[in-house]
Amino acid sequence: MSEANLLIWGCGGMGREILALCEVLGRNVIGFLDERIEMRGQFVDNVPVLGDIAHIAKYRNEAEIICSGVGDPALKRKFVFKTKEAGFRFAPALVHPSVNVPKNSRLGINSILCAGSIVSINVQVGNFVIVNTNVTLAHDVSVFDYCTISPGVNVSGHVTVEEGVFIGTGSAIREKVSIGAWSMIGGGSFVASDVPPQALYAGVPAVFKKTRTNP
Ligand SMILES: CC(=O)SCCNC(=O)CCNC(=O)[C@H](O)C(C)(C)COP(=O)(O)OP(=O)(O)OC[C@H]1O[C@@H](n2cnc3c(N)ncnc32)[C@H](O)[C@@H]1OP(=O)(O)O
Repeated sequence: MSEANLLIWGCGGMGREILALCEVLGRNVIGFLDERIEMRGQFVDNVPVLGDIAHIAKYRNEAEIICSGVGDPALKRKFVFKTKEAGFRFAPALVHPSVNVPKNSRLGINSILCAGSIVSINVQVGNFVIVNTNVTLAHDVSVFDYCTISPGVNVSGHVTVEEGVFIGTGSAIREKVSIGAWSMIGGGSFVASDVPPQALYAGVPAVFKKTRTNP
């Protein structure tokens, strides 16, 4: 049986990178989804922007949806709710051919592993997670749903990244540290100790900068 056609939420940088990944994987993308009225009917990288979820009802039985086409974890979650409510199927994980996922590591639905990333042993990645280019996930790391890990991040052994965390480009996380749900780590940071939920930490070493509002 041939694989389902795909639709991608978000036609910005991340959505377009996922489109390129789909091309590498030989998956057919029939359109982008975008809530912005002005985007409907436009073409991005030669792929049509079909509009919001209400505009694509005819594809319900034919297509699977990728909600990870945006980096913002809260926006991803919003797209997941809309997709579920409309009765669409989610696409499985998409893994660049350069990435090896060991047998005892797990990758949830709709998660994206971009080129050059390294997944070590006993790594658990939830659903709707973006692992961008050249990220290292060391042994025994857990990454929960909706997280976004930006390019060049190094996550050390036994680290836990709770739901909805965003880690900025080039950051490094010390072993055994836990990052609380819906927190954000600024780019280029070194996280040396636990981060509470809903906090912005940044710097070397990363320190508390401010509280983040409820997602
Ligand atoms: C393929 C791709 O393009 S993927 C894109 C990946 N994107 C990224 O990695 C971007 C990461 N973004 C950042 O690091 C940004 O600086 C953000 C999101 C953390 C800024 O968040 P904002 O809410 O706008 O915070 P704001 O700019 O007000 O900064 C708050 C404080 O944190 C500090 N801060 C912000 N970012 C950083 C950082 N990366 N390192 C150190 N300190 C930082 C600011 O100096 C400020 O400090 P102060 O209060 O002591 O003066």
